[in-house]
Amino acid sequence: MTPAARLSAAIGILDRILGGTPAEQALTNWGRASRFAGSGDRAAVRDLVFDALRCRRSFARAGGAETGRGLVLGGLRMAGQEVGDLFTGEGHAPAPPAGSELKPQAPAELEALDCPDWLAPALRDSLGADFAPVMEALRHRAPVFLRVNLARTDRAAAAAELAAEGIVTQPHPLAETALEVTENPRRLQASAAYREGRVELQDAASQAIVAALPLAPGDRVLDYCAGGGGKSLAMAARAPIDLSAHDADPRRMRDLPERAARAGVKVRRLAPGDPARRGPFDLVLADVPCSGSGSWRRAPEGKWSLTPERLAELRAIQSTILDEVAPLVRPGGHLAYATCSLLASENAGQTEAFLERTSGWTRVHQLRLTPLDGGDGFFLDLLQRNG
Ligand SMILES: C[S@@+](CC[C@H](N)C(=O)[O-])C[C@H]1O[C@@H](n2cnc3c(N)ncnc32)[C@H](O)[C@@H]1O
Repeated sequence: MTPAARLSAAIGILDRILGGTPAEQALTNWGRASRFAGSGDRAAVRDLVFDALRCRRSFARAGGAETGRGLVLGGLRMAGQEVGDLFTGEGHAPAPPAGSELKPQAPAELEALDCPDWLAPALRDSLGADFAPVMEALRHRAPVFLRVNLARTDRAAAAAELAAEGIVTQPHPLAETALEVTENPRRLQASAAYREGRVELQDAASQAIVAALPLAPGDRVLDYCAGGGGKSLAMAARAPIDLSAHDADPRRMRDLPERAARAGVKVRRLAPGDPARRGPFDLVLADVPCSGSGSWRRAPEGKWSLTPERLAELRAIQSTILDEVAPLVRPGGHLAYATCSLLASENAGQTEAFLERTSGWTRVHQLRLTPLDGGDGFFLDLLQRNG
């Protein structure tokens, strides 16, 4: 595909997303209908689409319209590229700009930061002086991070093994298991280190959260909101623990046995009604559902689809989960409350309200990470049940 034909493909996909189709589905549908597109074309089109979703407000302003064409046009203009060379209307190229597309306007502050108006006050309160730099960071692609499986190898050996396959990495300071992939991330899934479970894809801030948990050999641990099991696998690799994974939607854990086998660790899956769920546990991790605002670089649709009603619903779920898991922790044991949110109302606001309404708990550690630390935004409050 020519560069201009890739733009046309991205425009069509973005129009479908703006019409309500989820981004991954729109990309998959396009991929199936476009057998002529090679892997380089697919990767380039995907990047164009996700860049536009991250910067939807500013690109629309610079492109003169909130349409697939407007977003792609605005993205080119903001990157300082010559639009006339690509929007020619020849062959598979998009037609030349017309109407409002010819009159791009400078974005106002929140538009330039690609921040939804309604969320700006809460994000400003939560982030303080970091508000603008964090919002700016969320406009750019996230780095690719690996977690080195210390149960199988060490960071230097994993880096050397990957380098031999052309995948260049560097250690990341957020966690001693973290490698940032700086060259050839797309070769990763075919590499021996990945296929044989010596490295796993995982954001560096997620790894930092797991590194901050108290885990001793033999501890009984419950990952209450395990999802795909990213943090379960990281905990199991850190120490030989007795680990159970639970999720309100057990289908989310369906790949966990295969992933655990690949990593050489053991994780027991618990269905929501399983009596083993009652504990008591030395540690319960509640990595609760949240706005996902800390990971909007990876999942930018969430930035635009979040509503005040959905945020209120998520906060209600978060406080219910805190109340559900607290009795599962043994006296002297720990409850780790984690989100990938940047909003104080989902973070310390939740744990402070919990500590106010529940006696017998003490906060022993807190970790707040934003994309300025390199990985996703993450929050951890470690609470201890009084012995
Ligand atoms: C942020 S995700 C977990 C991500 C996962 N821990 C990881 O590291 O990959 C939150 C999970 O909580 C689950 N969930 C939602 N409501 C729940 C509830 N009331 N009880 C337990 N799990 C719940 C969701 O199904 C979702 O899988």
